[in-house]
Amino acid sequence: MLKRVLQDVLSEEENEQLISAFDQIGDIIIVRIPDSLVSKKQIIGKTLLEQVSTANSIFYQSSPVEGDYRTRKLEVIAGEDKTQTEYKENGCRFIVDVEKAFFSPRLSTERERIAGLVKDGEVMINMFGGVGMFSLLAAKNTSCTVYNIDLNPVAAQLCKENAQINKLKGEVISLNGDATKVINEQLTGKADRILMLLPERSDEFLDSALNGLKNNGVIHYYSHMHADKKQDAPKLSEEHFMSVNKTNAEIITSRNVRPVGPRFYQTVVDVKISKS
Ligand SMILES: C[S@@+](CC[C@H](N)C(=O)[O-])C[C@H]1O[C@@H](n2cnc3c(N)ncnc32)[C@H](O)[C@@H]1O
Repeated sequence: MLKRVLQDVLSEEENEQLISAFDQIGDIIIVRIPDSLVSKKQIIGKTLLEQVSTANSIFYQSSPVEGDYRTRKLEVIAGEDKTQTEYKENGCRFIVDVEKAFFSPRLSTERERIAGLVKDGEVMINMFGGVGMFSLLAAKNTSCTVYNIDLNPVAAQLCKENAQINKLKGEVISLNGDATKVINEQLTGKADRILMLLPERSDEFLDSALNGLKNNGVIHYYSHMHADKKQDAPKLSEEHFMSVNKTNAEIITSRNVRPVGPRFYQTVVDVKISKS
């Protein structure tokens, strides 16, 4: 849709280069612009602002998602220079700050899948929970308890606020700190289910996840996998999990979550761990 808006100011070839380069989050649009088109960023911004009635701010993403907090640098190219907005998904409202805390609208299918798996009475630890997207959606209609841990104080504060502004059947408890430390100090052996959505570093945190898990609990183990064929990535991620796992693990399922580069996929393996 946003591509069509730009057809009067960019050539067809230039417009092609912007494929999947847009995200609209509330009233903010973020555009990733290839080097060849950076000189046109102002006109791209101005056109998007004029043509998209629901947008108040247009940002150019000037860095990849990076650092411990998985955030990105943004430069305003049109409209208001504010990075906080409200985003709605599946009946929940989220205050997000698109520059100061990780947020991706592209994980909504995975969020819905996880919310559908959580059962009444469950305890879930969301080790890298960000502003609470997965946690709140899981607790929206299920009377579970979710510990949403994040190292980034801005993400933890927004999660706390998000838990307050939504009517939830369950409970979301926001904890600011390193996941390993928080689990060791407060949550050892507490969880029926653990989410590990820091795909670049899952191997490093697997022991901490196991420490937080009850016997027969489930881990959702996210990875980034290279694969020539998309359909091979889930199987490769299962093999990868089994190569780092030292426990009695039963793989329940695996799937592609989203593409993250050419022949590069974010995957998830759901695995049940027996501690006996
Ligand atoms: C890829 S983001 C996922 C956020 C969230 N699950 C979501 O989908 O919106 C990873 C998050 O892990 C947090 N993080 C990084 N290192 C961490 C650590 N050692 N302990 C806890 N959180 C950490 C980052 O601040 C970031 O918010």
